[in-house]
Amino acid sequence: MYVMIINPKAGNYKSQEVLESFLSDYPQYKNKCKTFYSEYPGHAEKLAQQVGSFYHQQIEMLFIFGGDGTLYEVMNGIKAFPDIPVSFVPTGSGNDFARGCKTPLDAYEQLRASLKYKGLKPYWFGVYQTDFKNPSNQRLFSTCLGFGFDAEVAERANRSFLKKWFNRMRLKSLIYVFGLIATLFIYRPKRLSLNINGEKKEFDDLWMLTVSNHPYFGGGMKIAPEATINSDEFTVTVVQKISKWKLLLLFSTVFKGKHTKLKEVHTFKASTIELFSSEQLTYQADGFTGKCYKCKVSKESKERMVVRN
Ligand SMILES: Nc1ncnc2c1ncn2[C@@H]1O[C@H](COP(=O)(O)OP(=O)(O)OP(=O)(O)O)[C@@H](O)[C@H]1O
Repeated sequence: MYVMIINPKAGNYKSQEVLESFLSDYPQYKNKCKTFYSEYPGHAEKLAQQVGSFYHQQIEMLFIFGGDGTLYEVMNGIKAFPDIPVSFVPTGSGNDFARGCKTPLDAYEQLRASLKYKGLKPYWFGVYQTDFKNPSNQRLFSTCLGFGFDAEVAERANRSFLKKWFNRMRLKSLIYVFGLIATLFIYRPKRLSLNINGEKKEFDDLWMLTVSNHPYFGGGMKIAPEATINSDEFTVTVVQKISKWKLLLLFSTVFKGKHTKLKEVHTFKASTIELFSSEQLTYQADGFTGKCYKCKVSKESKERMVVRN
């Protein structure tokens, strides 16, 4: 059985069109597919939890129609079911997971190729925990976990009253430009203590720190150009002691991954990271934002099978 969890509103309402056109071209799949539609933010996670509990032994492949936000919700919904194979059908606006996995950015093509060739390979999701006392508070992330500037940009963009308007005008990326400029004026650099693979390090005048599972974040920005999909190491990118104008330059070079040449940008590999801050810190996981004072990050111990190259 193929299960499809579909965000009908992702990427300007593309999901339904893709599914209908696929099933009309390949009607032999109609009876093998069970479809579930998310109705509000957070619903895809609940649907995935229910689907996992009822059907996990019968699922040949779980198709996730949406963007990175929908993927984040569904993966957290099936956290307890690592054996469910997953295909991400990129109908969102950013679709960084598809870029990182080098799968088609064309949703129809990804759906067709996944059903025809399967192409399942292991993928190691990241796990983060902001409340150390409560292990059930662990969450998965697929692409990137970011602290500081990028997280504040995402938070400002997500809660802006202009978001709906920009989305309606199909100008979603402009809301992030708005968030970036507003944050540039307001942001105060942070001081963080890190425990990296057991070794302590202090970072001051910190603008952002990202923990990457593959090169992309924020809709095609190559924040960690050297990151590879692997079982035990993240690529960590730190931006420190940088002027506001140079930070703008960074955001214009990051699409090609050239920002790592700037002296204010450092990268390193790490398998476990613990992060502490004396002031409340904004973070973003695959675009979802939250607040914390500390965070533990590691790779999920068991790999999951996903369609990727
Ligand atoms: N029926 C719905 N109505 C409104 N929002 C929804 C619905 N279903 C899911 N959502 C929310 O839509 C948001 C955006 O989805 P998603 O991130 O998948 O698409 P996107 O923003 O177009 O793509 P990307 O994240 O790749 O840029 C998610 O936060 C999700 O919670």
